[in-house]
Amino acid sequence: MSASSKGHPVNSLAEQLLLLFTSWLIIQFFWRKRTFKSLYNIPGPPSDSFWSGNTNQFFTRHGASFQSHVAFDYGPIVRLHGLFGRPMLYISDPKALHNILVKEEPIYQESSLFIRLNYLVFGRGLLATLGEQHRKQRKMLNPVFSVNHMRRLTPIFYDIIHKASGILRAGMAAEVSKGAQELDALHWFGRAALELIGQGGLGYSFDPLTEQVPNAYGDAFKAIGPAIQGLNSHVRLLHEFAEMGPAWLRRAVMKVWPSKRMRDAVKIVDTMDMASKQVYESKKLTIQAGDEALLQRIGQGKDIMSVLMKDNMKASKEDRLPESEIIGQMTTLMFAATDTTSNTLCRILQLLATYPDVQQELREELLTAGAADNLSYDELNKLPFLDAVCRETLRLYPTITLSTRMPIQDTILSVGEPVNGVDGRVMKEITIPKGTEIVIGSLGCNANKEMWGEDALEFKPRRWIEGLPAAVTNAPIPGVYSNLMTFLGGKRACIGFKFSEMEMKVILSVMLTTFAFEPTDKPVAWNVSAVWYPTVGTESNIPEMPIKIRFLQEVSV
Ligand code: HEM
Repeated sequence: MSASSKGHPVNSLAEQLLLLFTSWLIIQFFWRKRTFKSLYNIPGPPSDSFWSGNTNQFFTRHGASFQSHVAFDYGPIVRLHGLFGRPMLYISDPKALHNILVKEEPIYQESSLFIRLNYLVFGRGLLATLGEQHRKQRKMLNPVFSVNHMRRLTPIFYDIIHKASGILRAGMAAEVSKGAQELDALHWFGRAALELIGQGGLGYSFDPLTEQVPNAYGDAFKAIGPAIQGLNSHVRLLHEFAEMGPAWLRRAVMKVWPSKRMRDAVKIVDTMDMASKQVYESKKLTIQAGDEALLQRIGQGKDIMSVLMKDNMKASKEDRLPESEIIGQMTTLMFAATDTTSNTLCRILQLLATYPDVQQELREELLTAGAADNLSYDELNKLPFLDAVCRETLRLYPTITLSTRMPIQDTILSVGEPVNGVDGRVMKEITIPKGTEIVIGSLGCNANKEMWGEDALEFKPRRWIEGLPAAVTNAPIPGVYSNLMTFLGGKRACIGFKFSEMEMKVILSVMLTTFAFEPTDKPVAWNVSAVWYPTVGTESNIPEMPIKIRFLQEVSV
């Protein structure tokens, strides 16, 4: 039996643990108050809970409206409460974002949780490396994402999209008398996006797009996002041990981890890894057999990985990437390319169905340009309204809103628009303590009224044709893609944004010259996740996006 400082008996282990935990919390509370003192003067929403702060409002699946509230109601620098009241920042000020992602990028790094989790799931690809190793990988990969390479990939994209639209046409022809028919756009775009990155990225076919054929590799990529979602607390605990002991021991621990969800995730990761290795080995043999052999393969050796592997073989010793990192890139690319683009396409289709005048204007532009006969990459890129519809959707609905950075040292961040402190002080710079989690405010930067005008929150593709406000064009927005933060900016910006843009444009050009789209009565809800996804209603766990579709001949063009 032990005694507390006041002399009352503390008679059980549970009570002792509680005492210890309470003391730890009190120490943490005062330590945080002192360490993060500089951040408490920044305005932001009140904490929702002592334990979880605002995290259960912001990072939750149902966080869409809270994220908008944070993005638009407190100014461009917002203080949030993290776990146990630890302050976090949401930053959408363009100058501050430029400092974080470009000018002072070495200070503001991806969190170790992000890097370790990505390493465990995808291997040592771009999403799991930092500093020099990341720079070396980007240098090797940049050329295969160039415009020239995209031009070479465009015909492969058309083949795939025509196949997908062909099955839709055949399916609908059987029931054409019923008029507009409902289909799950996410299912179709998901299949198409996987096949596009499969053939264009890996030179590998997942899906013949004729009938539903099971493919464990493809299924693993579709399953990994939802599998990781919901493992947040396990992942935070595991990441503490991610580099402890030999790899075989960590693997053995994961296999007996007391959570079925976690064990399922491990199986999915194993499937992705094994299949990536197989694709890699077979590609290596083909490359060694010479160009003639490559020509016989899917994608005729034009796919990203074939080109990368050939370049890597020719590269100098310092620049060459080890095999494990090439395999890591394959898994990373497959993941990064699939849901991002298909979910954005669903958003575009939903908007086109909601705004029939925009849909019609886009269709007219496509038909006039001859899109029914496969426009080239350059021809597609010259269509102003197609471009405007894509940009406007990406502006209002960035599909990734949980990207964070963390300073590795105490630092001072200068901001464009001074921050009005809670105590009335005006701040032109903010002292940010080491380890402060910073959410990159893509939505806030893409759509705040001070920069974009009073109609900032309206879907108006024409704004891109009529000219953006000077407040936008003069702002130092660091986005890699046209004044937008959707693909981020700086050294870790999305490497695949041109691939994604082309994919969207090819799909829209084929779909809109064949079909017309209308909304359904079903309530489509958009859920926050690593990549936002649609469901029917807010409670369903099934990602889907019902939409009504009819043959174009039935509607007047
Ligand atoms: C609408 C579609 C897409 C959006 C909105 C998007 C957005 C993003 C964002 C925001 C990041 C930065 C993540 C972070 O650091 O927290 C990123 C990184 C990345 N994206 Fe995309 N992406 C899209 C499509 C694609 C496609 C099609 C590919 C590949 C073909 C791709 C490959 C990658 C890769 C490899 C990275 C990691 C880059 C690095 O760390 O150097 N993405 N993407």
